[in-house]
Amino acid sequence: MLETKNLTIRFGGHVAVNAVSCSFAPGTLTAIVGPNGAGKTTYFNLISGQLPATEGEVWLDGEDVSRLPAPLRARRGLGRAFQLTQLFPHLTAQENVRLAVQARESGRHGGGFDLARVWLDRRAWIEEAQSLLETVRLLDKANVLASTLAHGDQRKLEVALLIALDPKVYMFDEPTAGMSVDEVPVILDLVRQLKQRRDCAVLLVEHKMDVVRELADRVIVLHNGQLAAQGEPSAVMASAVVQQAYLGVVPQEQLA
Ligand SMILES: Nc1ncnc2c1ncn2[C@@H]1O[C@H](COP(=O)(O)OP(=O)(O)OP(=O)(O)O)[C@@H](O)[C@H]1O
Repeated sequence: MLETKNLTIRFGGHVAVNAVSCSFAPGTLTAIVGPNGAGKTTYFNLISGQLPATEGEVWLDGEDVSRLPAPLRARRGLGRAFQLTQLFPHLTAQENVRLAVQARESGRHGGGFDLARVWLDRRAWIEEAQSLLETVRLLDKANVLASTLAHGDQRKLEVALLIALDPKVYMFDEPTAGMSVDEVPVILDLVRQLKQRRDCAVLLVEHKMDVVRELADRVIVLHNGQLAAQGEPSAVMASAVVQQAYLGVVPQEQLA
């Protein structure tokens, strides 16, 4: 269970995320929506530790992780989809995924370096990496350098890396942005599969409302950094606050 309590960040006089308290249960996919500049990505950055909160807390499975740097939060199970800058551009797609598998296993075995174990486990890591590349439809690009993959393929690789780390919380920030129409279903299928699992929570920042309607169990709306609404997708989308704040529709009573 992930929970933010009163989570806040100020940039000078601007409050980008303002006292957001929210919890995210395993087995639930929560979509985070809101207009441009509402604070969605900043909220993600505060949860994953990329930005330090001015006030408030982030709790994961009963532990206050607010003061932990991003890598330690990742190790606790907060899985943020990688940015390209976090991939190894001069390694192949398979080598990148293999390193993520290896990092996960090393974390599980206490992080020590055991040469015999590395040798023995190497084949299994490669097989798992190949299988993950197949899952994200990248097997035919296994030996291509990450830096030379097309944009859509790089995003698939990011998802493969995230799955390899087996986090408790999956955080996707517009996972299909910039993808071609035929690539989008692959990523959405993967998100759909994760949603089926009962042991992880999925957080999805998404602008495409049809995707939100189809995938989300719950929607939270950020507006000017504040939690403006939350609840079941159809109810939240129909609410006046969302129609006005997000979709730009002025409610009927205000038109009268
Ligand atoms: N490092 C920073 N320094 C100063 N202001 C920032 C910083 N990061 C974000 N902001 C500001 O915080 C506000 C929220 O930005 P954020 O990117 O979180 O919005 P968003 O909801 O993700 O928008 P979009 O949908 O366009 O991606 C914006 O006004 C932005 O300019």
